[in-house]
Amino acid sequence: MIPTDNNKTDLRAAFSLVRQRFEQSLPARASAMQALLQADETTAPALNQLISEAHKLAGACGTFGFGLLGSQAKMLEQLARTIQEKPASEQRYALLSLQSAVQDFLQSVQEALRNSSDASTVALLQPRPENSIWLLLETPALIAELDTQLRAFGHQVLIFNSYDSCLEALSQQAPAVLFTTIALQNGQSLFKQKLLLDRLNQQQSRLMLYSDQDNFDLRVKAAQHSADAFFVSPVDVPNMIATISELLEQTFGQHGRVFIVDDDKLLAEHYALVLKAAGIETRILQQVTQLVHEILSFQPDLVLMDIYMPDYSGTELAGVLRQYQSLKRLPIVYLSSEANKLLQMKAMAQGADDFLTKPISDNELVQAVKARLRRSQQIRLLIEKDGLTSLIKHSAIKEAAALELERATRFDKPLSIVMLDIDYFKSVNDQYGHATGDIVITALATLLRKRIRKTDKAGRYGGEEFMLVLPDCNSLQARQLTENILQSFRQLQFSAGNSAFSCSFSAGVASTSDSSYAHADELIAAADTALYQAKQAGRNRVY
Ligand SMILES: Nc1nc2c(ncn2[C@@H]2O[C@H](COP(=O)(O)OP(=O)(O)OP(=O)(O)O)[C@@H](O)[C@H]2O)c(=O)[nH]1
Repeated sequence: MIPTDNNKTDLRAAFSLVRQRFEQSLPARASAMQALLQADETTAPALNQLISEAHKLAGACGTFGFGLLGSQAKMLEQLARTIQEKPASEQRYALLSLQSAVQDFLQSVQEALRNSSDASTVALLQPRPENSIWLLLETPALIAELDTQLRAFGHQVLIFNSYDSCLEALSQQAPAVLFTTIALQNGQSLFKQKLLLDRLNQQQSRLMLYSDQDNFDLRVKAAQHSADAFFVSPVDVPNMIATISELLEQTFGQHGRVFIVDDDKLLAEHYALVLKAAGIETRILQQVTQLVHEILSFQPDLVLMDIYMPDYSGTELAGVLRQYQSLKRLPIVYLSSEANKLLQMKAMAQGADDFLTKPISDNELVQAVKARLRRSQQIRLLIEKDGLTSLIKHSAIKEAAALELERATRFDKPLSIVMLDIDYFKSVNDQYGHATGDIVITALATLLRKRIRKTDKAGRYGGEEFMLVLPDCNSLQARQLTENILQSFRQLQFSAGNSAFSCSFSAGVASTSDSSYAHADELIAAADTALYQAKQAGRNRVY
């Protein structure tokens, strides 16, 4: 969720609090390093502990705006590592220089705290309704059709007739998607509207373009402004609606969920706040032995993982996650102050996808995480999504059912599966043609996507057969939801030539709230049997 004015204040206060706690912890952390060196004989474990603490400070100080302290801590770490590699007979003298470097660090900490000012670098965004779509088009028939269809799918639509009026509205609020023509009849070009394009970009609104012409130059310009779609007239309205729905989903996804694993709690809290301010949901690992449990319950899109932690290393934890079938494809990004490229590559070879180096500025962190979220979504889309409907494909929805059954059993929550099949679909194809049949399939897919919760899954199981996976939902609730979707689907009017028609579907529900199922296949088979019974009983109903 994008922060509203109220929770913006809360977020700022939370940022300040974490920073204050970090500042307060600094003198004690520096003194603890000093204490490690004060015994007559500095032992190998003490040196190790000092290296680990200096390493953590090197990563954290920069993040909280103490860049110089961060560099100093990095030097301490390097110096201690050099000493560690020396034979014992040569360590004594070198330790004196480490002692004095730690003493300098302590003094620098005190000086830095005297001059500290709390300046958060995170830009907090304006609130924005996630289903708002602005249309800036000049073809009345297209505007009317898009307006009706988008509203039927529950979107808020605002219509503009000039770039100026759109820019003015942007000073109040931004849309989730702007669908705009790239050239107006009065000769104005969208690509000259710098202020408008900058504001949209700042607010992370998605841009869909409409053009009378198609040429390479225009497409390059569209790409320069990160347009998400480029439609050339005449347009296929259902396809356009499906693209808009998909974009809105991706906007949600782009915000995504990030799971943070870092033994430095204050740093982890700071990252969480930075990402939250950018609309990304986060959770910090509470108990390392519960890693898999916590990840399965949060369902992150990405894991940010520290590498050097006291009990287990990041690479070991990544290895554990990769042992679970359902977590094999979860992107893991290491976030570590390890600057050695060779060690970074070695760590990556052990099950991670990317490497970010600490200290990282707030903005860099947000940009890097967003880019990786977007990329992993795009890949998932290519692998899992059906081309016509953009719902997930047969194998992916079956995988989702298996994962959710695993989760439901673990957390003792109900899970329902719904199988739906459009009634007499063969005769729709026969009477109105295959292309019209495709429009009906796309419309039902869009409806399913709109009506389910973020944690639910909808898939295209076969030609005109769909499957819903509904976690934390009993059979009664699943039946009610499917009834409501059926009612809306029946009300959709399709046109083919001069005739209009509507369709219905039959559905079967199976739920762990009614019987226990050991395997997802059994649950799917039960839903399939219920669907068959609904067809037998006359169709247009939910069983
Ligand atoms: N247009 C279109 N048709 C498809 C697609 N996939 C499957 N079909 C058609 O969907 C029809 C399914 O017909 P049937 O399985 O006989 O069932 P039905 O006519 O829907 O009748 P009931 O399910 O018994 O109500 C077949 O004619 C398939 O060719 C698709 O992607 N697009």
